[in-house]
Amino acid sequence: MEDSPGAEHLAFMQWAEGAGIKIKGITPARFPGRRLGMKATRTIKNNEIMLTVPVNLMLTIDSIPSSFTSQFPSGTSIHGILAAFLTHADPALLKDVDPWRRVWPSFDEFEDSMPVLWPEHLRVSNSSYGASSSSSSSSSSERKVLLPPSISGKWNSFSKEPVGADYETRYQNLLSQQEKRLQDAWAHVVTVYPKTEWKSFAYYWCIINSRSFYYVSPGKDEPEDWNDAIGMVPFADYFNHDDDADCDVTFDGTKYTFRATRRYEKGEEIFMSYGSHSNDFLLVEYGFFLPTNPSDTIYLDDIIFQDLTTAQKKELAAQEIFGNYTLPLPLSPSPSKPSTNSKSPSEPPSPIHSAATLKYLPRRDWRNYISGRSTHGVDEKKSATIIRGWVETYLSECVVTIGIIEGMLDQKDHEDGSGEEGKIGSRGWEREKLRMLLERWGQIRQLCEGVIGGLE
Ligand SMILES: C[S@@+](CC[C@H](N)C(=O)[O-])C[C@H]1O[C@@H](n2cnc3c(N)ncnc32)[C@H](O)[C@@H]1O
Repeated sequence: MEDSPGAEHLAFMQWAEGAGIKIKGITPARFPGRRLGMKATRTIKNNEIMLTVPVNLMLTIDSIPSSFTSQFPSGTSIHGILAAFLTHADPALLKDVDPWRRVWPSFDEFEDSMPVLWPEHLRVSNSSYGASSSSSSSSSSERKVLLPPSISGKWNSFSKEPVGADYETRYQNLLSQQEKRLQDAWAHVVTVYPKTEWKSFAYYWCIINSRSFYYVSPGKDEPEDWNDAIGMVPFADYFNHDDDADCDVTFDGTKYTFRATRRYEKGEEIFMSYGSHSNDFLLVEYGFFLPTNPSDTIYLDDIIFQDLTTAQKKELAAQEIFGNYTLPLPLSPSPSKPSTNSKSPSEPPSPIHSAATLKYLPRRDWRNYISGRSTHGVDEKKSATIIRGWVETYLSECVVTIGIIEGMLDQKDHEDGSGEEGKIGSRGWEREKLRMLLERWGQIRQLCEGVIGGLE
């Protein structure tokens, strides 16, 4: 078979069907740039169920023996325990999932794609675990940042001021958040298994990070950390991500079901959605980003914070609109529909419009505005000018960083010597990563320019 996924994948599919997974009209197949994915083997009708996976085949915190889970100190993440299980469990137990494990990507594939495993100079960030931590040499502060600010938490064109208020965000400082999760899990696991090999643990941690589904133990509340609402679903982890995938995914407590929400022709790739994620989030969590992504956005938090007084930041925090300032798309002040007339009070403005109007409205008017009671004093032109200024700051960062990356690429082109091309860490590999980062920065520039054009 010309596009056969390979013997280990066919063996796993057989194992899956034998174990009770129902596979209808789909098969794993190779797709350039995405490794494996799910392909229609025939026409699939709208509404047809393509896959069901019973819960008893899932790898979750409930499916591993309590004699194993109970060894870990309280505070160990579920993610960490699952990774420890795959690293250390009795081989007899793991034998059950051997056909599944054989189809997973290799450590090299993670090292290639996941920024958390890249060489230090490519992953400069504000992580206290990484190369740019305060414990490392002073040169770290001069290091150029190549990853986008949502990922790195750093900027080349200005230095960040301390925020000056409690600030929690799921979508900023992505790399340092991820490193913290990985390092905390590691620290807990080595208290039980001191001889754990870092590479094996990090490998399984990445496997779980990139292949898990949403799962909360029956009868339990959602975990405090949403990253711990996870479980591995065999075979379903072949689905690649698209933002608006035509595949409905449900879990009813006994099985995961995947249903087509349009007709597919034979040979088409079937995607599912991992969630409405920005490209920066996808790059950190999954090691790829999409060429076209309706959920892509950037965050202006760092820029806005340095443009506000401490009192203004406190006011925003008190109103619970502190941070997560995504680009104003659509350009209207209200998050879902434009507020066309000031007589009929409308929905509250988007967070970014709330921050912009705070800069010029008297406090009382501003509070009325953000609660949707009145638009008295709101001057759309003034707001647009403020927001445009913020986006222009982001655009300057794009120009600076694109220049840095192009300079590095130029230098690489002039360095002589060859060999080891493509090998992780080699010049060829690094060139490929720099080009990939350049592509991401190009997307960010387009996002900024689109908004600036729309605000003119
Ligand atoms: C759940 S797995 C999907 C199956 C995976 N492609 C494989 O070969 O095993 C998630 C991983 O697939 C890759 N992936 C998913 N969606 C992708 C996409 N749209 N483009 C490129 N890679 C994608 C990423 O490496 C991601 O970490």
